[in-house]
Amino acid sequence: MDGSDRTRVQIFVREVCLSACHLIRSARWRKIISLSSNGHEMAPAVAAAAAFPFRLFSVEARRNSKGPRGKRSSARPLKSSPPPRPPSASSSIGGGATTFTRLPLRDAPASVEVTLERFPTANPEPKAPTFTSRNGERLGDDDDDEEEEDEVEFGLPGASTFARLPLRDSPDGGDRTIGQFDARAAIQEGLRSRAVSRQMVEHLEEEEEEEEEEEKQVVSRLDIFEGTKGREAREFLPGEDDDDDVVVFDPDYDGYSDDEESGAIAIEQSPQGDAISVAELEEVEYDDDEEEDDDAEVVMFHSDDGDDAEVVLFHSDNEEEEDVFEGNGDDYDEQEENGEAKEKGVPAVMRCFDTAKIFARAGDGGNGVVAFRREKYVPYGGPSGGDGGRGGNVYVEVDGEMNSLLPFRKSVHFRAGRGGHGQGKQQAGAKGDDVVVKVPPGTVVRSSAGDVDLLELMTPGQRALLLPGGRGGRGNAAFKSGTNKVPKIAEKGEKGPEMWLDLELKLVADVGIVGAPNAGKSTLLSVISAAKPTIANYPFTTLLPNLGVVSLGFDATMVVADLPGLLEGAHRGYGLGHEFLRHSERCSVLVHVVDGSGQQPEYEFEAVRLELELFSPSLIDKPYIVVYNKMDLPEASERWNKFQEKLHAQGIMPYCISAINRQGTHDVVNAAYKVLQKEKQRMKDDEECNGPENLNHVAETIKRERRAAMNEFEIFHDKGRNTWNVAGAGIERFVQMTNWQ
Ligand SMILES: Nc1nc2c(ncn2[C@@H]2O[C@H](COP(=O)(O)OP(=O)(O)OP(=O)(O)O)[C@@H](O)[C@H]2O)c(=O)[nH]1
Ligand SMILES: [Mg+2]
Repeated sequence: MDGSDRTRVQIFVREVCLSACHLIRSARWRKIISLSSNGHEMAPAVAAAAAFPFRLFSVEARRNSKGPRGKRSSARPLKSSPPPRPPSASSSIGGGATTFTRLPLRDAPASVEVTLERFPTANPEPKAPTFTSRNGERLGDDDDDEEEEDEVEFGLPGASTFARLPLRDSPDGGDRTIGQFDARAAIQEGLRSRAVSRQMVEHLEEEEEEEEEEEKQVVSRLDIFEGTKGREAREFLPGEDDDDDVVVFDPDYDGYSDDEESGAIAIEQSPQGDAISVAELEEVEYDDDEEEDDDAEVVMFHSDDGDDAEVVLFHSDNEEEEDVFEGNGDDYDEQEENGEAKEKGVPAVMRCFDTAKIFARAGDGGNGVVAFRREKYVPYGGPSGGDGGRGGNVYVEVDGEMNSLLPFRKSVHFRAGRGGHGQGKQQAGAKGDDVVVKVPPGTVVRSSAGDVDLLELMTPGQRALLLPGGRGGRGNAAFKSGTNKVPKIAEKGEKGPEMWLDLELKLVADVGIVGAPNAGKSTLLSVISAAKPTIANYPFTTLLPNLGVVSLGFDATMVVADLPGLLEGAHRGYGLGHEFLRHSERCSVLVHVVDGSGQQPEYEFEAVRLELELFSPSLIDKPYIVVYNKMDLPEASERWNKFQEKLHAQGIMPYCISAINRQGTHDVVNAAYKVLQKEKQRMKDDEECNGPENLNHVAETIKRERRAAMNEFEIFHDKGRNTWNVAGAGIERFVQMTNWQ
């Protein structure tokens, strides 16, 4: 292989993302060559990205107005290469962060500048560029390819590099290859390089197979360099010394050389003349599961003038990373809307998918049409335009098999189909397809806009019509009248209503055990049911509610939930309380566990009651029993009398138990069960009085609004713009459905 071609790398613009991913994933430049040449689809494969201490932190895409390739960047000397992004922009990304770039394919730019940068090191100032071979000779003058291939060290910590990538469909067409790290990389042009690249690919494909076998390697340093056999990475095992391989950069060297090594030099230098690519690695994982990692976030920026487009994909490895791009970003990350942002930083164990945000939209009605009957021997056949079909409805249905709102992380938008348009011969359009949003039992549906509770769906099979589809527009046949026998008007379909909805899953348990942290709630649940919650002598052992089934007899069972401990201020989000207080709303009966060994058990009890009340006044109205725990401890039994007296004064009969010894727990279970039965009976009576719950009330409200009379409107004057506004549901609907053309 000709040494002069060793610097040429094929990167198709469309595959920049993929290349970047592999660049970082594999820690071997050469992989880029092979993958992009193979024309793989772009994939945000970012596995093991953090292991590699280089990052591709931005792609700036600019339309190339210059056109022909004659003056393209690849022929430019290094010094005239575009300047790197200011360090300030990149330094905000913490170590371990990896950024990827995805180019917008539709408005693909004509050229792309890729910035590669090393992770911030202890010495962020770029060092004086140095670049020589290990023998002290300038690399460009060195004729011994074989030697260098093994020994040349590319760069210094803190250096950065650039690459200019031409557009695949750029006017200059032909050569899609580009020097990867600098303009000069592509000094040698033409078919020869492509042939070389192809060879490299073949060569590397072989090597890749070998590589797959090694799962994980620990190296202390990774040097990446070019050689006649393609790009190579040399790993230095911990302790391995390579001092004799120091390469010093000669700043006077201009890079224009017919020498075989010129390409290699170009690669090794950034526009500032910095050398690159000594990678300090703690641990490099070679993970070939490229499709697996989807954790990257995509942020897109499009400037108004359309000349600059910047699209950046973040690897979300590092929580501290910040936006480092400028741009007029209109797009935003939808996941953030879906509560994702909230969960950042929450330990995985606490991520229970019990809230979600979704968008629902009923289908628009189909348009009515203007048509006239035309038939032989039937002159003046009359209007025959059919009505549009009704838009699809949005239903919410309880699916007993679901137990979390996890599916709504992936699917956020629920749009019913639009009604078909009417047709001639008085044919009405088809109805739009309905959409059914399936939710687990215990889901509360709320409108995001007004934070209004819309629905509470408890039992499997319940189905509520949430958003009714828009009415189909009437065709001209419907407008026929004695005075207008040839109506040439038809209505447009009515727009389907839409709204953002907050879904919240509340635990469905009969009895909820509440109390301060470490009171012994989990212990109580563990002794009265078969549940095995974690019990430990520190606060907030329980992070997620635990459920247990307590059976008192053949068909007498109740579901008991052990909730995370409540702190003062829980209603404002202190401790874990806020996250889980809502679960206690779903319980019919509460069991307050009070830690008898605490300093002031009665104060503790009051504090928990107060938190419940502050969170939701409905909680305080629930029937409850009070359980004084840890009676086996002397300090608890000492305080019991005082506690009991205080509660008696309030008309409360507390129970004392020693959960750990199973003393008194049976009484507690019986008492809770009795209270529960009473409560259930009361709820049943309520339901009988009020009749079954009407679940379609949301849709009915919307329909009622739609029926608003046309003449119910308000007129007000906007002084600023000197306009008169007419506002009213009926008239707005009329305007929307009228075909003004
Ligand atoms: N001596 C004694 N210790 C008990 C009793 N009940 C619970 N404990 C101890 O109290 C500590 C806390 O118990 P947990 O059941 O984890 O308390 P919790 O209320 O669930 O605590 P969080 O989940 O952190 O809110 C554990 O070390 C238990 O062994 C009891 O009746 N007597
Ligand atoms: Mg617990």
